[in-house]
Amino acid sequence: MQTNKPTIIAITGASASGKSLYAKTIFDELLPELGPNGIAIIKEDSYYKSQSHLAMADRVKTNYDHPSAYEHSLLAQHLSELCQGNSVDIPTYCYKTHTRLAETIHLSPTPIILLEGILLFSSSELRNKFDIKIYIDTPLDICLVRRINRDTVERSRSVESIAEQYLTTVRPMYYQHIEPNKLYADIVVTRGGKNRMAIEMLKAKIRQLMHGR
Ligand SMILES: Nc1ncnc2c1ncn2[C@@H]1O[C@H](COP(=O)(O)OP(=O)(O)O)[C@@H](O)[C@H]1O
Ligand SMILES: Nc1ccn([C@@H]2O[C@H](COP(=O)(O)O)[C@@H](O)[C@H]2O)c(=O)n1
Repeated sequence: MQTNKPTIIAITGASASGKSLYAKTIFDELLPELGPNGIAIIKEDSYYKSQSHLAMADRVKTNYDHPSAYEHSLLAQHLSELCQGNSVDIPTYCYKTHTRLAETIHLSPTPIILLEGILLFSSSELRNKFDIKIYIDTPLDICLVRRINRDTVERSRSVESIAEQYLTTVRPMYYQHIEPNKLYADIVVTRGGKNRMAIEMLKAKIRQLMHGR
C-alpha cells in the first residue's frame, strides 16, 4: 500500500446487515485519536442517481438494489480525486423522496476512508480502488427484521411496502449482485455491526496504518 494516499476500506453486505453501524462505531471510536482530518465515512447510497426528472409514482418503481441505480462512475471519480489529494463534493440522498438533495458535502482527503454500501464489490473499477475489502455476513432473515424496524422509523416506509420491495428486488438482487461477490472480501465479519472483536481488529489495523505514514 502507498503511504501518501488515503487507505480506502470498503465495507459491503446485504441491506441492514450492519454496514453503517460497523463503520460508524469504528469512526466514532477512532475520531478522538485521529481527529476529523484523520478519518471519514463515505456512503455508496450518496451516489444513487438523481431522479428529480421522474414523478414520485415512477421513482418508487426503481430497482434500488441493482448496480444501475447508482452513479458508480462518479463514486470512482471521487475516489480517484481523493487519492490524488483533491477535495470532492459528495451528493446527499433522501430515501423519502427517492432522489438527491440540492446540497453536497465537501470532503477533503483523509488518511483513512471508510466506504460502505451494498453494491461496492459489483464493479471491478471500484474494487480495484479498495485497499481493504470487508463483507458483513448477516443472515437475510435478520436483515429483513432490522430493515422493517429501521425503515418504518427512519425512511417513512410501511411494512407492506417493505415486504413488497423485499420480495421483488431486495432479496433477488442480493443473490445476484451481493452474495456472489463475497469472494472478493479480505475479511468476512459475522454478527453485524456489534461484533466487538471485528471492530477492535479493524481499529488496530487502522492504527498500524497511521503509524506507518
Ligand atoms: N449486531 C446487531 N445487533 C442488533 N442490531 C443491529 C446490529 N447491527 C446493526 N443493527 C441495527 O440494524 C439496523 C440496520 O443496521 P445498519 O447498520 O443501518 O445496516 P446497513 O448499513 O447494512 O444497511 C440498524 O437499526 C442497526 O442499529
Ligand atoms: N430510494 C431508495 C433507495 C434505496 N433503498 C434501499 O436502500 C438499501 C440500501 O441501503 P442500506 O442502508 O439498507 O444498505 C437498498 O436495499 C435499497 O432497496 C430504498 O428502499 N429506497
